[in-house]
Amino acid sequence: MAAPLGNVPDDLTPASPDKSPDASTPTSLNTPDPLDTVAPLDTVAPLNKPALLNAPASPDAPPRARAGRRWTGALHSPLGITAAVLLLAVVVLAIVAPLIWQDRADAVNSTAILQGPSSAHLVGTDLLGRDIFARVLVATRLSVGLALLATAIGVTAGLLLGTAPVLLASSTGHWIGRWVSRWISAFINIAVAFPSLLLALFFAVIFGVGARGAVLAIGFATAPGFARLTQTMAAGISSRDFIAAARVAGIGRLRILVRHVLPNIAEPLVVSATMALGSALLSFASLSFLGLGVQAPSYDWGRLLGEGLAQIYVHPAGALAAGVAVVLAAMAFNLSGEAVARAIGVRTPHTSKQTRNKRTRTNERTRTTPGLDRLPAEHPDTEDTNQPLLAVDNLRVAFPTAAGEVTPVRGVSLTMRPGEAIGIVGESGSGKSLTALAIAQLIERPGHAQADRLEFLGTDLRDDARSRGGEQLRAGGGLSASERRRMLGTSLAMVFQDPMTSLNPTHRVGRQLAEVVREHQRADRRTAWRRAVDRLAAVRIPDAERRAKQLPHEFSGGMRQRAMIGMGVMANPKLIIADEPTTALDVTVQRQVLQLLANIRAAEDVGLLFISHDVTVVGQVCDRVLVMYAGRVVEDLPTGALLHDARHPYTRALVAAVPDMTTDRDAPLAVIPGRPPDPHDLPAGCPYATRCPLATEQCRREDPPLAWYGGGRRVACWHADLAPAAVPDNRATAVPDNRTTELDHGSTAVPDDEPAASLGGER
Ligand SMILES: Nc1ncnc2c1ncn2[C@@H]1O[C@H](COP(=O)(O)OP(=O)(O)OP(=O)(O)O)[C@@H](O)[C@H]1O
Repeated sequence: MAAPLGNVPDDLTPASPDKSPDASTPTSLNTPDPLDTVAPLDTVAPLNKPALLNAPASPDAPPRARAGRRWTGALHSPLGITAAVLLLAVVVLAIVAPLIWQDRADAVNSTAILQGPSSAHLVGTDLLGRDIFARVLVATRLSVGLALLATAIGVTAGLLLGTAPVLLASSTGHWIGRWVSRWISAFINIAVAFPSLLLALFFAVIFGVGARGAVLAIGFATAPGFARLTQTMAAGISSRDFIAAARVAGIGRLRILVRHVLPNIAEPLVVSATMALGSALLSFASLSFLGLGVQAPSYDWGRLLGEGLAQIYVHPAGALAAGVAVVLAAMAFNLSGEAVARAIGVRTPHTSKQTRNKRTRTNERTRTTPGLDRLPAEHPDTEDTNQPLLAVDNLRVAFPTAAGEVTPVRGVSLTMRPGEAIGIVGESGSGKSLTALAIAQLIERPGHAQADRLEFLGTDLRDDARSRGGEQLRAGGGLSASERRRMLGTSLAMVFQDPMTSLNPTHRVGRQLAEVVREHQRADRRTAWRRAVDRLAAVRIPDAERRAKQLPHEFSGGMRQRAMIGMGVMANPKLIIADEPTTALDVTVQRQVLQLLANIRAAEDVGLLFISHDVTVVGQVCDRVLVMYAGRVVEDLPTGALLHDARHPYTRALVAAVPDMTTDRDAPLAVIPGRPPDPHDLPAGCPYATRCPLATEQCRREDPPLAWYGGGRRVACWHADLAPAAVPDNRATAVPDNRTTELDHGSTAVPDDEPAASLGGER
């Protein structure tokens, strides 16, 4: 049986607002610490809500109620009222005007030709004595209908063009996909350079004179602008951590687009579509006015404008009536777009039948459900204890530049055993994140990763392995691309730095967790949801059933990060890559997250690749530490040796630069002189030489290899023996390796009253 994930005492658990007894309890960790007396998590200032949530809403209100309030608020504003009245008028007229006034509009009266406004004819008559006002009203249906059709074509084409690069340009995609995507982007760039009316005229000539040609012309003229907007916003969203998390979870590109990207850009797209409708009305009027649109005997506002213009000096009201109609209808659509944008704010999660039935709150702690705990894992059998969990040899990550290529990761090698925790430390820009991203197959084009060996659970992850023939691939223990995706999705979890961007802001937290098992284990909705709630409880989210129905902004930062970890363990991973998971958190919450990761490791025997710039944090959770500098590993050592027995001058300087409780406060803080080299302009020899007190001519000439040193260490330094004397650490030797004192590693000493929430459940 898996050890329960119960090492975090209940008083560490952030209290939910409605659990008042917990709310007054100070947080505490397993060892006494002054930090233990800080306020509970939920007393921390609320985190940013999405800026467009206009109506104030109680955090506990169900999402549906909040959405309802936003719509009500938007509709009761002057903007909403004006938009609603105008839109209603346009819609009603489009439906009823031809039914009521068609005969009057078509009735020729040779005795009333070109009359001015009168009680019989409100805006006068035309050349055939027909009532202009009735004709304007009747023309509403055709004008609006054709504009709607053209907009629908434009929006659909724009969406397809705008999202195609997102779908096709993935680093994992085929070169044809990337090539097509580049051409589409180039086409959009050229097309948006032309005014849309000019494009419409151009297409009108191509498609021919008449209503059908005009609809197509305006539709295609609308598409590039819409495509550009979609492409820009989709690209922005695609770089967010929750998209990377979804990709790590193995969710397909189309599904990511539909479920994660489009909902997050829906609001500006809706506004833009309604604006496009207004523009289409004007464009249609223009084409018909020029004789390229609707042809006689049909008529729309553009044609009426054209007919009226000839008599504008005789009676201007007749010419202006159609113009006023165009302006009012365009205003109706534009204002409606604005009002809808305000009302939507953030797209409300749609409420499933299941959750509608479960709307009642429960404070009961979620129990693990037999059969839910361990859904069938997709990863290959890992019982072979000799097989490393992760084997990386000579990993390089490069990006093309104007001057050639830059290689920020230059030959990283590491081997991780199942259940091992390896930390990667180094200053900003040393290549830590890129190393992790390359392992998780998340390097985006035009960047590319190469390695002599990149194996996870015995599977070759390298790009060139993919392109090998099937037989060869299988012979090398390879999987097909989709098998590999599924294997990565279930066996590898990624936790990112910023918990705010790691979760999709438009989906309920529980739904996002459930998606992982829905995708990989084809679990039904109910099972997936129950497992999501179970995982949230396992990562100590209080009142998990209720919290699962909330949106990410309703969580505190620490809860969001724990929810991300919960998402990572939805599919029983074998490796968690945590890229600075605690940097954005305050120190108390940071310790909770570290404790949680330590517990998961112990309970599940999960490998952990922990990236941080903070050597002390890495020392608390890891067995081994890799120190990176300028894209290379310069030292690889056991955590126990980190504080006092590191052999690379850079590692020692990093440790010395972290003040602790024993640091002499009167002495100046230790700093590492100089700056890391620019990856675009690496010096010859050892890249640390310019900052190193031990640097010699040999260092400036030859880059030292990462060689075994003894004591289970690898060091890349010509003077490793001299480093301890040359770079003394500033820590009192009485301070023990705090790895075992600050975090309870793998202790299964769970308090008796701990609930039975566990990550693994029965095995
Ligand atoms: N897409 C990219 N294109 C070009 N260069 C990049 C790209 N991404 C990262 N780099 C460069 O690669 C180097 C290493 O970046 P990386 O993000 O791995 O550093 P890091 O050690 O994780 O730093 P930090 O701790 O600040 O996150 C940096 O110099 C960075 O500018």
